[in-house]
Amino acid sequence: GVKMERAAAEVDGSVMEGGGQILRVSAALSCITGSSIKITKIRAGRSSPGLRPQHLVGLELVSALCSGSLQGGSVGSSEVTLTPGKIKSGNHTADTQTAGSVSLLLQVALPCALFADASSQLCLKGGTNAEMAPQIDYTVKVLKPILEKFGVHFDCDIRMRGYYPKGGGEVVVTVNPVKELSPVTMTERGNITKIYGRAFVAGVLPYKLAKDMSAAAVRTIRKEIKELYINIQPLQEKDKACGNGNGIIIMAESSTGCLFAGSALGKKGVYADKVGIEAAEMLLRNIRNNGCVDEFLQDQLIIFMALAKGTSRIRTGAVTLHTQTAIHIAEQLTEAKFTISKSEDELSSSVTYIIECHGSGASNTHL
Ligand SMILES: Nc1ncnc2c1ncn2[C@@H]1O[C@H](COP(=O)(O)OP(=O)(O)OP(=O)(O)O)[C@@H](O)[C@H]1O
Repeated sequence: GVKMERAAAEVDGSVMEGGGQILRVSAALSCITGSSIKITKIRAGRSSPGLRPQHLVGLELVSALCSGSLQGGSVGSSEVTLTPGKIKSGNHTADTQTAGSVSLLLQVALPCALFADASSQLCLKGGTNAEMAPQIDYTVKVLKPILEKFGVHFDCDIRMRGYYPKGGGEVVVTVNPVKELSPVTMTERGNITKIYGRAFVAGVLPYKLAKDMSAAAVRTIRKEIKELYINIQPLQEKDKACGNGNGIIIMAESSTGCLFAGSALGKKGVYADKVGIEAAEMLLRNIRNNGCVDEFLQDQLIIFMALAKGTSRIRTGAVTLHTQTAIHIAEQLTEAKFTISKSEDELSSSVTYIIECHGSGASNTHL
């Protein structure tokens, strides 16, 4: 007989932020909920609309992870349909072929692999420290410890670093499945107790750049935070790096276990000092806003809040458009309900927000 397919839920890829993140959140949720989705007007908000190679590779990875089928998946495409099947554990490989970010491949694949019947090894190739994406060090040092609060456990082996424009990086991520995710509360900022980081050069670039980025970042942070020892290690990447690159990431820890970061990458014609200052200012801005997460972690946690069983609460600074977009998609594709409330603290005259989520309580039927 003819199998009647339920009509795919339609996701408008042009809403709000209108970028690649809509694809990742909706594809991962389709995979986990087992419901087909059709994404239209892909990246209509961007100057080069449609699927870029790295987005396509991410969608293909998810489709492979869930034994699904992907229709309309070609570079430039403005519409795709994903029909998911059973989530498969084991080995999966994805290669952006460029400096397209491995962290963003993980962003779409990780939630899916959590709902497999056994552990997964994801071999992800591309840029490890790329623009407009989390540096892999962010994923390991900031995202990973916070995700552990949700019950998410993964291991990331950085085999090779890769930078713009060549890419060539490789990470192998081992993901353990979960029965369900726990809700998380992060509402107490506490005091900043530790600031540390790394400033790197790779390839033909001189070590002095690493030292200059580090020194400029330390000077910038010192102006505002005087009482802490700041250790930003200058590093020369040797064998485990492909091509030329330089950059910096600085992390801050609070007494209550919050983590924040500021980061930047070198570009042709930009002084190392400026790269260091940019990262330091990003970190300071995120510390000053008195939230429990930085401006990037905010949007990256939304899908986990939406899947968790129970109520999560996270204090943030200004809610980003990326976060609002992820919430919009999560509410469309799951039973999760989010509310954002403003909280004014008269003493510090700072305004923060609490993002509260009654999660959908996704349960792994394979465990
Ligand atoms: N400096 C940074 N540190 C940590 N995370 C970052 C940083 N910059 C960007 N991100 C994260 O990377 C993701 C970028 O998503 P976004 O949709 O903007 O990019 P994209 O997939 O490259 O698509 P598009 O090309 O359409 O913008 C977000 O989750 C954001 O939080």
